[in-house]
Amino acid sequence: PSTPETAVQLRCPCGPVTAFVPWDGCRSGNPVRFHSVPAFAAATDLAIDVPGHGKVVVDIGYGGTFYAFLSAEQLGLDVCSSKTRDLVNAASAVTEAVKKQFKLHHPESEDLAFLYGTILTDGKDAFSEEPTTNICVFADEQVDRSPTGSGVTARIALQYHKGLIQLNQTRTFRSSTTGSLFTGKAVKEAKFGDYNAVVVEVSGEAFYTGTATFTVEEEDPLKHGFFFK
Ligand SMILES: O=C(O)[C@H]1NCC[C@@H]1O
Repeated sequence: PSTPETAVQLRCPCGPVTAFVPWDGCRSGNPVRFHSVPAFAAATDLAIDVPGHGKVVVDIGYGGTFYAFLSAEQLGLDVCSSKTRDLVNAASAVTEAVKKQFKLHHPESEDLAFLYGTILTDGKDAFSEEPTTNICVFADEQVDRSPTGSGVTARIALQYHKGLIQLNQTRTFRSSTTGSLFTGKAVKEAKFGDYNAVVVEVSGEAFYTGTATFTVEEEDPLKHGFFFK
């Protein structure tokens, strides 16, 4: 490791992600930050018919994976005070509807061209020093405990695309589930396929929760891993 900060390269499903961890020679510190693959607005102001909820307007952003974004208010909910079950049900209905009504395209890999979830927001996309709150409902109705790294990345890309935030302007994002905070900022413009994209820096606190040791036994026939296609 190098001081005062060590770069850690992560191989993620979306591509390379670089995390930067403060390191004083003895201990790692906070905040940690990461740069993911270029993020972009895939669609804005898209009208979607959500069974049981009627017409809503969503944005679709990519921040290493695709999310639909809309204010919880459009679904008659409040991202801070509504029951989590209600937020999850409504977000999942949006995810299902968007999957049926909008075809996603990823510049490099059709395997990544799927909607991972829906992020309900407090609607506060215009720049402010105040945090904006969101809840991310992803995969099989899982709820993120954090403001969501890939979600904040995608949300900043959408805000940048809409002219609501400038390069290197920092916005704070709050998880409605735990209250935990991330900051995000677009640090540079980039191209991703045909998309005008941005590299986004997400920053937050990280803590060790465990260590793992991997062991390779000589007689293990799959010790080098395997590739299944
Ligand atoms: O923060 C993230 O990007 C991850 N957490 C939930 C959804 C993603 O997998």
